[in-house]
Amino acid sequence: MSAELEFAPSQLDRGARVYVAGHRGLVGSAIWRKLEAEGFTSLVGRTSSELDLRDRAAVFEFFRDERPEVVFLAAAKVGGILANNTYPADFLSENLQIQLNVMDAAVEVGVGRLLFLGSSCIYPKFAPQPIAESALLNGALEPTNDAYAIAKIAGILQVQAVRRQHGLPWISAMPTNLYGPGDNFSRLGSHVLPAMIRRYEEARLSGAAAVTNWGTGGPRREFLHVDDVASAALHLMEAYDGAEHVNVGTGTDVSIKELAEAVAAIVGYEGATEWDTTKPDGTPQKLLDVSKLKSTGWYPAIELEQGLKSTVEWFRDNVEDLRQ
Ligand SMILES: NC(=O)C1=CN([C@@H]2O[C@H](COP(=O)(O)OP(=O)(O)OC[C@H]3O[C@@H](n4cnc5c(N)ncnc54)[C@H](OP(=O)(O)O)[C@@H]3O)[C@@H](O)[C@H]2O)C=CC1
Ligand SMILES: C[C@H]1O[C@H](OP(=O)(O)OP(=O)(O)OC[C@H]2O[C@@H](n3cnc4c(=O)[nH]c(N)nc43)[C@H](O)[C@@H]2O)[C@@H](O)[C@@H](O)C1=O
Repeated sequence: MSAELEFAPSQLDRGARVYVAGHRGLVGSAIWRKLEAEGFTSLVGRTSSELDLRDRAAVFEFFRDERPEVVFLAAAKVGGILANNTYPADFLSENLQIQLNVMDAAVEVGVGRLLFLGSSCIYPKFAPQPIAESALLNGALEPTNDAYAIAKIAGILQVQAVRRQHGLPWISAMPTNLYGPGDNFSRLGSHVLPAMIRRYEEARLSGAAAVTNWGTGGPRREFLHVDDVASAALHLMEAYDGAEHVNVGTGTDVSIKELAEAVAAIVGYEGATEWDTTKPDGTPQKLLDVSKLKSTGWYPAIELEQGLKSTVEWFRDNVEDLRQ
């Protein structure tokens, strides 16, 4: 019998040394908040300036010194459709380096539980909807994010290889498009939801007659609040042990046009919306099949409208020094 079949997922020890890689990012900071709220007492985090995860020697030294027992791997080079399309070499190379270094060092010190976070962009561009985990590698990728997707697919394979070769019960989760407090609200590098919050809020404040979003507005996306993904991440670490990755989403999607209408209404912008069709649409639809996640007993708690309202409030209260 393989070691992985002997592992029974169970509640993590609240005193375990837990390393959250990327603990200041959108997802990592939400995981950190969740772990603190759940009573974890020995959390470890490093900013990228304290520990550049592309620096292999430094990563090994960190793991040898800190000896984490649990790792949430939420550090990555992340961006929206334009950033992915413009800098594919960086997205491929930096993500491969970060993943390889963290997971290789985690093998060396025998990290008992590790969660690797990928993204729903790993699936084929024209995958049947909703997209089941089994759709992986069954078709060509969306060209605007193929480099990032290949790096994330390599991460899934690394987790599976470590399970087979070393018997460590590591797992992978593939979240859908995420949003919430702490997001990247930059004009060119961000995902659609923070981009729209910023754009409609600026238009409301300046009294602009129209705002212009990217693409046709036709693509459909599924949005999950980051506090929900943090809750799912801890849940999976305590309830799931399998080689196959697990989709994390809501099971509901909206068109980008519908999203724009919702953001404009919540922000209170009453002008017109136009579409710049010279910008890419990307994948026509990304809606995850979340039946596997639900079978483990986890469901999202934050409705999109509620999450949008609180994120707009967070933006108004917190974002002054916007990343350009
Ligand atoms: N945002 C989304 O919509 C989605 C995200 N995901 C996944 O969630 C994970 C986290 O994404 P998200 O939180 O949105 O991204 P963010 O950009 O908000 O955060 C990324 C984090 O990674 C850290 N990081 C990046 N490069 C390095 C490096 N070279 N060395 C050390 N740390 C580094 C950053 O550290 P610092 O702040 O210190 O610079 C930052 O904290 C990723 O794996 C992503 O694929 C999956 C689906 C959707
Ligand atoms: C999470 C995911 O994120 C990326 O993929 P994406 O799902 O296409 O995400 P996006 O949020 O950037 O765009 C969604 C849709 O929205 C439209 N859109 C309109 N106006 C703006 C806008 O102003 N900014 C952006 N970014 N998009 C806009 C845009 O044209 C597209 O049709 C990948 O990098 C991929 O790597 C990945 O993992």
